[in-house]
Formats: sequence, C-alpha cells, structure tokens
Amino acid sequence: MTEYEFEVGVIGAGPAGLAAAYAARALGKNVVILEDYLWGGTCPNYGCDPKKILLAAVEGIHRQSALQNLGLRGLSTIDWSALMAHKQRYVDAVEPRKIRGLDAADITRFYGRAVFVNADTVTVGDTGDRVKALDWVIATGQRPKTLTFPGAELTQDSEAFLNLPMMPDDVTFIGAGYIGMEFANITQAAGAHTRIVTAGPTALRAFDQTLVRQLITDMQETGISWYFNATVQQIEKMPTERLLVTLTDGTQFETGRVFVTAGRVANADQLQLENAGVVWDTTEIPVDDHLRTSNPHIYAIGDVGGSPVPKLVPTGNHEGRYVAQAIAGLTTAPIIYPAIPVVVFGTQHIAQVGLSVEAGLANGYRVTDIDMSQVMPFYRYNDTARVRTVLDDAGHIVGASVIAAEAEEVINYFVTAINERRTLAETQANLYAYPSLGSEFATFY
Ligand SMILES: Cc1cc2nc3c(=O)[nH]c(=O)nc-3n(C[C@H](O)[C@H](O)[C@H](O)COP(=O)(O)OP(=O)(O)OC[C@H]3O[C@@H](n4cnc5c(N)ncnc54)[C@H](O)[C@@H]3O)c2cc1C
Ligand SMILES: NC(=O)c1ccc[n+]([C@@H]2O[C@H](COP(=O)([O-])OP(=O)(O)OC[C@H]3O[C@@H](n4cnc5c(N)ncnc54)[C@H](O)[C@@H]3O)[C@@H](O)[C@H]2O)c1
Repeated sequence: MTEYEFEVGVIGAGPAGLAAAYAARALGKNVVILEDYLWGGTCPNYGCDPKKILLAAVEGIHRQSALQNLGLRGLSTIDWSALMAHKQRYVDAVEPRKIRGLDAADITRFYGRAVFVNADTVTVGDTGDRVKALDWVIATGQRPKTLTFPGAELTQDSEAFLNLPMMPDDVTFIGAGYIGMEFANITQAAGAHTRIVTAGPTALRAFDQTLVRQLITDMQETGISWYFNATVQQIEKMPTERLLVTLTDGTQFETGRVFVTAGRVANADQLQLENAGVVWDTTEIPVDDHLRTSNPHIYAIGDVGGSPVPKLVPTGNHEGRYVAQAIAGLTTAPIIYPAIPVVVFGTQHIAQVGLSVEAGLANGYRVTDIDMSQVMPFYRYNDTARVRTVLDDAGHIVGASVIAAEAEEVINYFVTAINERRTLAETQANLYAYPSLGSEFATFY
C-alpha cells in the first residue's frame, strides 16, 4: 500500500473533472485525477460525440429528403457497420489523447474507483493505495437510470445503443427526453421502424412546446410511432428472439431491441460519501452557490453536482474552471453562469437559450415568431426553419428558441447577443459573410 498526498484531488475524468484538473494545475496546484472507466468520461466515449457522428449520416438523408424533386432524386441508405466504424475510429483516439494531455500537463493520474475513507482521503480501486488531498472535486457524472418491471433485464442502455453492431428492423425507446429523441431519429433513418414509449403527454419538457409539437409531427411523418402517457408493464422474449412489449394500458407490440432512455442518476452511491461527511441523494450531490458540498473542502461539479443548471458539457466545463479558481483563492464570489444554450438533435434540431417564450409573454415582453423557410440560408435546403425570440423593453434579445437543421449554430448568435446585451443596432454593427446564418441574424429582432 502506498500513500500519496496532493493539494487538489479530482474524482472522474469527464469534461467537468478534466476542466477542474487542468485549471487547478495551470494555477500551480499539485493535482491528481482518478478515473475508473474511460478517460474522457461520457461525452467523447459514449455520449455527445459518438452520437453526433452517427447523426451526420442522418442529417445527410434529411437534407436529401427535403430536396426531393427540388434538384435531387433518390435517397441514400445508411450503411450501419461503416457508420459505426467511422464513429469508433474517433472514439478509439479519445483515451490516448486524454492520457497524453494529462501527462503533458504534469497531472498525476490513477486508474481505479475512488472511495472515501475519511474527509480527505480515498482508496484507489483494489490497489490498497490511499490518496490524500487538501481539497477534493467530485466529478463522477451520471449513469443511465434502470427501470424495474418483469423483463427489464432484456432492455439496454444508451452506451449499448452507441455500440450497436447491427440495426434491427424495429427498435423501441422508453423515454422521450434528449436521448430518446436523438436516438430515435438515428434508428428511423437507418431503416428500423422506431417506437417511442414515454410516460408524459409530450416530449422534451424543458423545450419550447410549440417547436416540440412541430418536431413530433416531423418525426411522425418519417414513420416513428409514438406511445404517449405510456409505461412498460413487461417485456418477454419470443421464440423468434424478438421482444414482446406490453404497456400498462394493455397495448402490445413486437420489437427487435428496447433501449431505456428514461433519465440518468448520479454516480454518488459508490463513493462512500458518508465517510467524508458529504450529504447526497440518488439524483445529485447537493451543493451551495460555491459548488461546495456539506464538507467545505469537497466540491461537486458537472452532472453529479446539484447546481441548478442543465447537465451538459459546457456547464460542467464552466464549473470545473470555477472550482479551480475557488480552491486557489482567486475568487470568493458565488458561481455565475452566462446564458446556457440547450439543443436537441432530432430530425430537425431544436435549440433554446435565455428566457422562454412563455416566460417572456408572462413578463409582457415582445415576442417574435418568424417563419424562416423563405430566407436564403434555409430556403436553399427547403428547411422548415422557425425562430422565436423574446425582446425586453429596451430591445435587447433576452431569449430565443429555434427549430432548423442548424439550430445549434443559429442559437450561438443568440448566446453572444444575450451575454453582450446587444440591441438590433449593435448587432448590425457586425458585418457577417453573406449568405450565411450570421447574415440573417439581424432579421430575428
Ligand atoms: C447519449 C448522450 C448524449 C449526450 N449528448 C450531449 C450533447 O450533445 N451535448 C451536451 O452538452 N451534453 C450531452 N450529454 C451529456 C454530457 O455527456 C454530460 O453532461 C457530460 O459528460 C458530464 O460531464 P461530467 O464530467 O460531469 O461526467 P462524465 O462525463 O459522466 O464523467 C464522469 C467520470 O467519472 C468516472 N467515475 C465515476 N465514479 C468514479 C469513481 N468513484 N472513481 C473514479 N472515477 C469515477 C466515470 O467513469 C466517468 O468517466 C450527453 C449524454 C449522453 C449519455
Ligand atoms: N443534446 C444534448 O445536450 C443532450 C443529449 C443527450 C443527453 N443529454 C443529457 O442527458 C440527460 C439525460 O437524458 P435522458 O434523455 O435520458 O433523460 P431526460 O430526463 O431528458 O428524459 C427522460 C424521459 O423519459 C421519460 N420517462 C421517465 N421514466 C419513464 C418510464 N418509466 N416510462 C416511460 N417514460 C419514462 C420522461 O417522461 C422523459 O420524457 C439530459 O438531461 C441531458 O443533461 C443532453
């Protein structure tokens, strides 16, 4: 058994933990980071990045289908194994790159599960080694929620989906949040009849429901079957190896695979936080506005932390950089978040930032709702784009929601405008390349 001592210890090498480790090291701290699975964490290995690579093929088909009889004839088909190989080449390069980066920055890394033995020390996996640090940053992320019904063991999770070797002819997702919506578009475009079973009356509850309804209709038109206000009662394996799904209202159907995309739970339960005096629950580790847990020398950031922001890569990165500053004594102020964009990559993409249209109307703010389909950058793709903005009394954009093939790019213009509190005149002071998404930005006011 070896005992090590550091100034800063980080648990979890995902986007949040890595941001904290690099920032603390750059501030001159002696830093250790522990990881028990894949260096880089969820996003680049089994989350955002592999998903977005698979979506590239879906977007290609979506573009083609929108341009049928407008200059294109015929649709391509997805070669699933070639697409997965394309994705895997990216993923295979992630861990070596993360390890090289940590070594180059002179950040000590240990592989193994961190478990607290007291308020400042963890053990590393089965090695018996102990690591002590003056301050700890917990950045252990979340894992997929599992459901309990007869046959639940026949379901699979989002990581299994992103490694699916062959596309079955019929696929079911339980849950219409970010992950279910994004994956359903991939399977439908790849040729599988796709079903979404979801507990509520709608999808993507945190998004502008006017745009979500448009997205649901688009997805229905591609052939996706929806089961709203529905939960699974049981799943049975048929002699054909197919799965027979029974919903609580008695509806039955056969499908090839079932993926649970019904939310995520905090990786807090295996840390033995009680040994460190840290209070936690199944969804998060509660933190104050300095991201401190109930032990002031232990911070919780990223997906596992209880800060009141969406659990996304940009928020995790921001929190990682903030705790490094706090630990180094460079700030004593509470964390401040700039405007946080959220995006879901469906058949169409929906993105939003700042005040919702609903909240804007309740405040008496001006709301614009613009059909962008005749505007050049959208017209050329026959893209049914729509932009809704919220403007305060002084004419500053304070919120926006967008549905468009490139909604994630359009929303970034709004992020800057909101953070810089720009009026229309200030926006027009920028000359953007024409024709481009940027050149149309002034028309959104
Ligand atoms: C399918 C999918 C798609 C997504 N798409 C997007 C997207 O498009 N955009 C976006 O912004 N976000 C997306 N997300 C969310 C994004 O991946 C997370 O917000 C982000 O990865 C959180 O970073 P983190 O560092 O907090 O946690 P993670 O990335 O989960 O990293 C935590 C790390 O801690 C390790 N760990 C856990 N417990 C221990 C322990 N006891 N000891 C040592 N190591 C431990 C884990 O192995 C893991 O590597 C997606 C997520 C999923 C699942
Ligand atoms: N584009 C992105 O930024 C992106 C993409 C994917 C994931 N993420 C992150 O991952 C997180 C988790 O995503 P998620 O999609 O798993 O969860 P979610 O919380 O977004 O959605 C869960 C869905 O499952 C439904 N549900 C819950 N229990 C159910 C049950 N028993 N039966 C049927 N339906 C049920 C809910 O009604 C909801 O529609 C997101 O909150 C986000 O932080 C982000």
